[in-house]
Amino acid sequence: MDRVTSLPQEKKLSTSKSARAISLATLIKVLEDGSYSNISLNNSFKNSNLSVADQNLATRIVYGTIQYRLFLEYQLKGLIRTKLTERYINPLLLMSLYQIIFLNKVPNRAVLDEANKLAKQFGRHHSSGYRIVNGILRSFIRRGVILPKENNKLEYLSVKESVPEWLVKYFVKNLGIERTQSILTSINKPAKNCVRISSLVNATEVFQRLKDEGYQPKWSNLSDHDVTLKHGGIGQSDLFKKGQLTIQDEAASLVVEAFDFDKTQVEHVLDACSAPGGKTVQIAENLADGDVIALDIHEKKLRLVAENAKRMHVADKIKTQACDARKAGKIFNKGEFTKILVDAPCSGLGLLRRKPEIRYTKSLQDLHSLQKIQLAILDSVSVPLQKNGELVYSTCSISMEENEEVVKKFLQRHSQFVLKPFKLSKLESKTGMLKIMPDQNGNDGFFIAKFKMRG
Ligand SMILES: C[S@@+](CC[C@H](N)C(=O)[O-])C[C@H]1O[C@@H](n2cnc3c(N)ncnc32)[C@H](O)[C@@H]1O
Repeated sequence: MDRVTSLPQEKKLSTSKSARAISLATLIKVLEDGSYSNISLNNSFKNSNLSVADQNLATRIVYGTIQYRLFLEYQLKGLIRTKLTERYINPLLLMSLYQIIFLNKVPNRAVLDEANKLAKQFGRHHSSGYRIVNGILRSFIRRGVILPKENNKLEYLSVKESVPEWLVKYFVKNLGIERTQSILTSINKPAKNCVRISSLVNATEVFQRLKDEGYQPKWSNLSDHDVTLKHGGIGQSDLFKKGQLTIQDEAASLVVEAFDFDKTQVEHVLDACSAPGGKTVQIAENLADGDVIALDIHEKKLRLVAENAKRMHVADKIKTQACDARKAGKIFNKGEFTKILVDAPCSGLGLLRRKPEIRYTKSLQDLHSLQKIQLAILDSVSVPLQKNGELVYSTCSISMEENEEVVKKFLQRHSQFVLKPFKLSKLESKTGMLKIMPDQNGNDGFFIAKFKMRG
């Protein structure tokens, strides 16, 4: 292994103590109990009175530690000489290492002091855990960052970019080493703050308001309706609450653009996997006359679709229905829908930047099992689509198994369907398939395929 001298560093930080206690409590839940980071963190915030600056710090520490978990665990190599019996120790070591390595505004002394206090707070009565933590962190500071030898490319990239080796190998096999490097570097950069402006409002006026309110908006390179913002917090704004815009990644908002809505006809659309409703709402905005039936297998999640529909002023066009989309062929009549969207359940490999734990929770086997579900949904929804109707299939994954292979197998099984080229507001696909990679424009990775049923 090699010692490393410089790594990317973060700027501007608060030094709150309670922010760190909340970070540790959340990381114990996520790393030791397998809870979701966003849910655990939001619950911790609800039960605290942290300032916005401290919430930002806790968020940075929790997400950063999870994102770099594999890299940080590697840093502990050779430093642990005793069995760590208390469950808080590993998360505390990882979050302290994250701060030492990536948060250069926080002096090492402060990280050590805080770790000491947290060890006493979270450790058992009379435990000597704080000495173990202190010793390991001091040894790390003396030794510095290490990485595997560069000649073992897969292991080197896996540790450096903190992505499991199977996934690095998978990307290298499918995309080559250079593209893999580019993707891995890009997914460790912060995700963009993107919003889609409703088609029912004046986009220029909304853009001006975003400017006036200090969001420093920029029009998207991918879509006419999307804007990237300099910072977050738009969810608390009046523009959001009043349904003038919604939070949606640029790549995600391209999916609905792939449909050719007929403003002269009544459209009856099925959104087969709809929650939380980002695309359902977007479809409804495009209907001059007609409705959307929004399905989801999880009844509870349909409440989010209904809330989104109400906020975005399209509730009158949307009906929700709890249903497994694999049964759509039996529930709905043959030829009932003019358009169908399958925004399928997927591995989320296109969201590695935005969702830090995805990289550690998915496996190669998942790509194959998800493919079966995706094909079963497509098979079933092919029944209620009318002749000449459009079927759009999308995922937020960049794997071949969930995308190109699904398209190929679907076409082999359904000779009445063909791929249809499509034009979006700023892009086009001549083949009927479009893959947006996460390193292209700093957006989420997405796949879109458009089929037409022959007349
Ligand atoms: C990628 S998300 C959809 C995102 C949504 N289209 C949007 O734009 O907000 C996939 C959704 O499919 C749902 N789902 C998973 N399996 C399903 C099935 N067999 N039938 C219907 N919905 C399913 C999940 O609960 C999840 O809400």
